[in-house]
Amino acid sequence: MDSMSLNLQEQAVGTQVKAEAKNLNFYYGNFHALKSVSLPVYANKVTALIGPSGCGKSTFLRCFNRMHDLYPNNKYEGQINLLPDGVNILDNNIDPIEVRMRIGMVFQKPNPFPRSIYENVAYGLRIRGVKNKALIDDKVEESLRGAALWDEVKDRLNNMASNLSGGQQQRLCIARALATDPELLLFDEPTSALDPIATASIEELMTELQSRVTILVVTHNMQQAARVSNYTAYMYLGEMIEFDQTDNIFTKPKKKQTEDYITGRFG
Ligand SMILES: Nc1ncnc2c1ncn2[C@@H]1O[C@H](COP(=O)(O)OP(=O)(O)OP(=O)(O)O)[C@@H](O)[C@H]1O
Repeated sequence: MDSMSLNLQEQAVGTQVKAEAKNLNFYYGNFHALKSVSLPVYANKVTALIGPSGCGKSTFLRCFNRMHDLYPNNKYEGQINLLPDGVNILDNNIDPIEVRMRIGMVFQKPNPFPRSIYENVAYGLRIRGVKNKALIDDKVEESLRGAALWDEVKDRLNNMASNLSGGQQQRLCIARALATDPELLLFDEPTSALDPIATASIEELMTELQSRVTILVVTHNMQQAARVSNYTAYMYLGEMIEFDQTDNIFTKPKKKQTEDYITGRFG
């Protein structure tokens, strides 16, 4: 057994795994973008994916909500198991829409729908067929509170979402994702379009959200990974090079490749 799998096993003791990628390969047509990637995602923790541009971070993240299904030449092999039920979300029998209710995604650029603040948050519930207005009202409030946005918008829920600032729009997208009670939240460089103050509020929110949801975040920013994550995975050329507790990755990485990257000697 290599040192990485041993390390993963040691850490798994006493820590619940929410999801696990097992020997995941992914192809864009003939291009082999992910090469036998395995990774545990620990429950109620933040796991950061880091690595140089083009190493496959976003490709990997997008496998978790079956976003690649939208293009016919894309192909997955291997498994992403959601625990504790152990369902492989890449299985052909699994409905990608249901996967997206259980695994929410927040993108680099805030992308609210051209609708009201209220309707943005209610969207997933309506797709699920929820009709009870009182129940939707409660869930909208709970989700906006969860995304630290309620106080700023409670008096203008019917205003268009596009009137909010960039940072508020990103928190609205987080509220929209929270409304269906996801088990896992995926963040793809969630602060790269935001100013430092809005960035700080999203980072703080990620830390707060840990108590209710598991988070997997792609970031270009190593300081951000060090600030917000409990675990960090370093990827390079479609492979998982090293995974460990964030402190270990940044202070005593086991692989020279990781060390070169985090110390800025890479490339
Ligand atoms: N739709 C696509 N079709 C073909 N190749 C793609 C497609 N999207 C990404 N790739 C390739 O897959 C590899 C991984 O890309 P990906 O966007 O996952 O990397 P990344 O680590 O997220 O990069 P960045 O940090 O620059 O966003 C790259 O070589 C990229 O060119």
